[in-house]
Amino acid sequence: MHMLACNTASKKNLPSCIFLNIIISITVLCPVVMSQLVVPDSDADCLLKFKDTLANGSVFYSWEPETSPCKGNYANWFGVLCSNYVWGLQLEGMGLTGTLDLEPLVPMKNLRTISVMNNEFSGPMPEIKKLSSLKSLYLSNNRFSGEIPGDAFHGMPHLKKILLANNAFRGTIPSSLATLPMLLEMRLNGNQFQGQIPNFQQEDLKLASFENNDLDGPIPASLRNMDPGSFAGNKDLCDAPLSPCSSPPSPVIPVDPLDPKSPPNPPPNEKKTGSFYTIAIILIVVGIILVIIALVICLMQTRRRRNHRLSSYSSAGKERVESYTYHQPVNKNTRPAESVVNHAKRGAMPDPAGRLLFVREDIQRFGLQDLLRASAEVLGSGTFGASYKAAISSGQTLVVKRYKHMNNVGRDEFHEHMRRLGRLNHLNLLPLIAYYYRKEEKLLVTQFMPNSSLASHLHANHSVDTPGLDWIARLKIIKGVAKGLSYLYNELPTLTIPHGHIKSSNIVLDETFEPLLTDYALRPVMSSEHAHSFMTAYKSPEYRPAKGQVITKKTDVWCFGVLILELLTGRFPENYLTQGYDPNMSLVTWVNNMVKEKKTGDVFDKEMKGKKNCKAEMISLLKIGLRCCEEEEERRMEMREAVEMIETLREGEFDDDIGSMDQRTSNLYSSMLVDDDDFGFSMHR
Ligand SMILES: Nc1ncnc2c1ncn2[C@@H]1O[C@H](COP(=O)(O)OP(=O)(O)OP(=O)(O)O)[C@@H](O)[C@H]1O
Repeated sequence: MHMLACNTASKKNLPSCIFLNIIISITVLCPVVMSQLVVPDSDADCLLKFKDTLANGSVFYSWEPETSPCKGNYANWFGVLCSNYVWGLQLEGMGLTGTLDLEPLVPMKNLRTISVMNNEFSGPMPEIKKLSSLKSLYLSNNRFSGEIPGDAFHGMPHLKKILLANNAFRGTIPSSLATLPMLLEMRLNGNQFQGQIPNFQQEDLKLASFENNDLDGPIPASLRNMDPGSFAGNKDLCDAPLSPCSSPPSPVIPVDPLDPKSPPNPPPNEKKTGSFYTIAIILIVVGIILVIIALVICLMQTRRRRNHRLSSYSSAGKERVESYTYHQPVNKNTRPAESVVNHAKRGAMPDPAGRLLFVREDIQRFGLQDLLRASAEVLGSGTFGASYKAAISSGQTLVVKRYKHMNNVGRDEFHEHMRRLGRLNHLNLLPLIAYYYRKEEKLLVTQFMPNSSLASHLHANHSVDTPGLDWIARLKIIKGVAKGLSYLYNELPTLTIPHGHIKSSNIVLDETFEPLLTDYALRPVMSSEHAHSFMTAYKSPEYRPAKGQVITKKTDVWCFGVLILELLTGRFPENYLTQGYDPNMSLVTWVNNMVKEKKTGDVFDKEMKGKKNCKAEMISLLKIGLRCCEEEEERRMEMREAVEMIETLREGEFDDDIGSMDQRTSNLYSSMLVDDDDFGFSMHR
């Protein structure tokens, strides 16, 4: 119509006519074109849609449309993992219920990890294969149920870790798992998977757990080097690493990941007639256990009623002190010489009306009042705040640490993180017992460890009564620390830095000199500025401005390496004190220089007794320490590798021949820094 208008226009008006036509065309066509263009959803849009699908998504109150999920590398929304963009979701232990629908997250092409462990999700396994960039998926400890389609993991080239443990999945193990090209770790334990294990083809598969399912048939050859415990508690699994199958095994059927309808493995075997007696025995045992449980519950209720009466008499109904099962009344006439409060600035006195929140069941309860009244001794004043030893009237000796800079997250998220820490359970982690929350300060309560810290043993003056740690004790300590770290790395895989504050004063020793890690996994709740200034992780080479000030899982490895060197040399690492990494002050530089100058023997702590016949193991540990302290992260060891190598160190007496050690371990120790020759002992003593 407009062109027609132009056709009739004079030649003089032609340019303005063309211009007019362009404008008109844009006006007419734009809405049509725009309506067909699909603008991709932003991370925030996707997450908000995802929140809407959750039955109790309202708990994510920080997820607000007018804010953004990330502030640079830090999360602005709770549970979001950021690196300028959202790369992960860590929604663990939040009491989330209902079904899990991951469809809204499909447009998030940078999403690498999703963890919803320790929730109450139910219903079928969420559809995940459209999330093709995913590297790890953690669904353990929920109530997911039903069969997983054979092709559930098809087309996921990057998936490395998949944790489905302790749900109620049944049917056969999905065949597409067996063909994931990058799979490193898979946990299927604690479900009701049936039938045969498919033929896993991944050569790099490091950890696979199948225990406590209903699996049967021969274990595929590709899994025969796995720990036998990984297959325990199944109906009828056989062949290596378990005992051989009695009858010739039916062949493991090859997998067809593209066929969702026909799972590759045959249905489970029919129940054997001979199992009648087994069932009868199980029923009797279950009956006995039920009777015992009922008796214990009765006993506990009686004691609770009695103690409740006692506690209400003692509190005189004035102060709100939590009533505790085993609370013993405090003698109010005895005024303790010093108390936790007296030691602290009075203005910062905890609100006695507040409550101590316990995160463990297996601990005798006490109240904040008990702590406030207890005679207390200052253990030290660290970078986070002061620690007090408090002996309460029930006989328990506790450590209360005051933290003033723990405001990285809001109240709910803080509580959730504390509960997560409370669930950790390992011989080499000092368990968090309880905590107290106030916006301005937090108290964390742990048990007192009688043998003080590794730092005090390495650096305090020694006497005849308290000689320096000998080699065997140091080896035991570093092995325990390694185990504790390995556990933290397994249990908190989504934390950027699972420990974050590894140093010798954060390793305390029990009566048998078993080490226990303290101050772990606090980075998520620690105020960023304070963390940057004071946590050891932030003093590593990669946190130099020139290196981009990044923190990664390998940063913990660096700190662990420094700890190993500190333990072997007895020298205090200046980096614990100075802010940022200063190579000139660094213990790492000193050790490296000594090794280069072929003075390796002079590196080891002169106060360390029991070195005789242990040189080979000491040198091996020194090498591990140096490889954990490689400046370049790419060359630095993985935590898992360091832990595995430390486990191979022997505690007994050995052959003193360094050459034989080098042969034995040459495949393990391929340090780029030093030749084995450089480790020739030059101790002249
Ligand atoms: N549960 C515990 N049992 C025995 N000693 C402890 C316990 N917790 C802490 N300590 C010791 O108390 C002292 C003070 O500890 P605190 O954690 O306050 O400071 P730090 O470890 O020196 O520094 P930071 O605050 O940076 O962690 C340290 O020597 C520490 O080893």
